[in-house]
Amino acid sequence: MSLLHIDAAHKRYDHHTALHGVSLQLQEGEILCLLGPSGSGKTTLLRLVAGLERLDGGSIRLGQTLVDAAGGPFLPPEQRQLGMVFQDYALWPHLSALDNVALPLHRLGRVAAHKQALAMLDEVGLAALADRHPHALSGGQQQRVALARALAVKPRLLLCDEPLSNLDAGLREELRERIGSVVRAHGISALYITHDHREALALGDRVGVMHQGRLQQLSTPRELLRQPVSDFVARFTSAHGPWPVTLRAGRLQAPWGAMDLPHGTAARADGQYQLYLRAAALRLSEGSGNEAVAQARVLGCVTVGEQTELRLDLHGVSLRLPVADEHATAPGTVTSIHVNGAQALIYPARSTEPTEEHPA
Ligand SMILES: Nc1ncnc2c1ncn2[C@@H]1O[C@H](COP(=O)(O)OP(=O)(O)OP(=O)(O)O)[C@@H](O)[C@H]1O
Repeated sequence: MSLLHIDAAHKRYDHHTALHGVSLQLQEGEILCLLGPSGSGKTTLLRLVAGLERLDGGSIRLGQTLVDAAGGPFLPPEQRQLGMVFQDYALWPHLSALDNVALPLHRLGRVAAHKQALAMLDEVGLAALADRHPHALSGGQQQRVALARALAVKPRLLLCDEPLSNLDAGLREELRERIGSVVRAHGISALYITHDHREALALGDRVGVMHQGRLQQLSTPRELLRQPVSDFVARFTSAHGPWPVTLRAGRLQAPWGAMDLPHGTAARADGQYQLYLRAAALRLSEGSGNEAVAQARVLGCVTVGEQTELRLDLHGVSLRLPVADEHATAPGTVTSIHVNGAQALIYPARSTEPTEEHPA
């Protein structure tokens, strides 16, 4: 059943349109991540769901309740049964972690509120630090308190606005897993905003990609990786490219040679296209195979954590390719790369006009 139903949400600020008719539904128990670059309208959409902004067009329903419709009813934020977690934690500095979590539970009475708050802090792994004040907690610990506070009221829907972006990489991954497991354990639905596609793909049951106030794609992480609907979505989810290619009689002519069109590609007219490839479609050539072989120049070799990566120039596109340690190669070397054409992502050739995303 759909818990959140956004229909043609439209929002203007002065002369700027932040949302151009965004529609989506979020199911009970689903974690839906909204991904997009800065300014794409993610926070605006979340604030509309929260009731912190009003729609200029369209409608928002929570369950059966119409909570906002342009010129129609409006349910204030405190009546929407939502939990919220923001980037900046927003804890009360003069209260302990326990009191921060217990505050929204005050109707239960002090003893019961503290009992429930402590249980929630335990779930996020912070019961031992319940008496600490925010200034004596790390960023990650403060965010766990904020998560406990948001979940303590048993919201119908949890709204998260870039909750991990102030934390360093290792902690982000740990806390992202914690958020996922606690939210799923409670069967709570969540709308989770991020500009980090890895975070969205790892956490979301579905991921929506926003661009310039529009929802470009809403699909499972797997579909998003396999079939990005546009070159923007491909690029924003880290596909490499673009390479100019020509399609003629069902064969693609790439800078390194001819390739078959991937199976299942919709029929396309002969002409110019742009090609993108995920890292998984590329591997160092070991001398055999049916795939196209391209020559790449090694620009450098870096170690990222435990992984060795070659920085390559592949026909004008620089990219990083994870390799086994023994394939670490000196800059300037030319190396052969197998290109798995079955995973090629193809889009109409771009115009050369500058765009907002690619200024001249
Ligand atoms: N209160 C406001 N007044 C005027 N313009 C606004 C206001 N809030 C947002 N905007 C504009 O609306 C557009 C969408 O902003 P929004 O904050 O929703 O984007 P976002 O995708 O969440 O970006 P970020 O990741 O940087 O937070 C932007 O162009 C922004 O400048």
